[in-house]
Amino acid sequence: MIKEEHEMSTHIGAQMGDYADTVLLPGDPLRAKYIAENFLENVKQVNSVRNAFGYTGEYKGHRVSVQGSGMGIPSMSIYINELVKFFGVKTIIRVGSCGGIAPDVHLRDVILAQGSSTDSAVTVNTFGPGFHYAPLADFKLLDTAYHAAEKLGIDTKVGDIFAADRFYNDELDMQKLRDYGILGTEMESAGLYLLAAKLHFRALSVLTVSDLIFGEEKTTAEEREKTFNDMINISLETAIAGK
Ligand SMILES: O=P(O)(O)O[C@H]1O[C@H](CO)[C@@H](O)[C@H]1O
Ligand SMILES: O=c1cc[nH]c(=O)[nH]1
Repeated sequence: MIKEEHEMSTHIGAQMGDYADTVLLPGDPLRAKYIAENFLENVKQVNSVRNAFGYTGEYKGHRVSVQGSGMGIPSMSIYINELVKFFGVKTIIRVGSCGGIAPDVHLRDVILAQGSSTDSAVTVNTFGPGFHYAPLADFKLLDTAYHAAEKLGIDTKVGDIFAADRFYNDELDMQKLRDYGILGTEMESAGLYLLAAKLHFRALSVLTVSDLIFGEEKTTAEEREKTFNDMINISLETAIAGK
């Protein structure tokens, strides 16, 4: 599966071996920088193409990478394809922000996305009309993250989330998603889980609620970059579990 060495990765300017087996994948490249600078040791920057920062370092003595993926499934899919095909990445844990939808989801809660519904065309374009693929997290990763959070004393919500094709969409019936138990909304997880199935890597989305779809409360851009430490701790503990 890994590409020949002479074939260049288009959007990642790294060398073979620069990435660890496990990559944390925030949308925001500045969150990648924050994680590398505050949670990893012996850090090396491995990508700066398009300012989509990527780093590899150590967490508790184990190699872990973190890579910014940009916003939405199309941008994220570019980084995932290259991480898996050119750099042999085996596990991807998305660390993202999301809008809270369910009534019992509060600002700064952590959600483990067991599955991801979507209005993106990626699943239909993959399977053709009439078949609606259900993108799911890797169960072992989900189970590990759930128990890592418990051990850290962090409450998590586990369930279905909605990966939206558009951030700004006033045509969507969010109340219906709430009625059907969707926990929150972001813009990548369905594409991440679909690609995990296609390319045979393990995937999980760990999300922090940055705003409420049915409320006024929201975090600032700086908080979205820097204050999601619960999600980061859970994801790093999951990344090294069993190693
Ligand atoms: O905080 P990140 O990981 O970028 O995730 C969420 O934030 C962006 C929208 O503001 C989208 O990428 C959405 O999925
Ligand atoms: O995609 C996103 C991310 C955060 N909040 C939202 O409402 N949507």
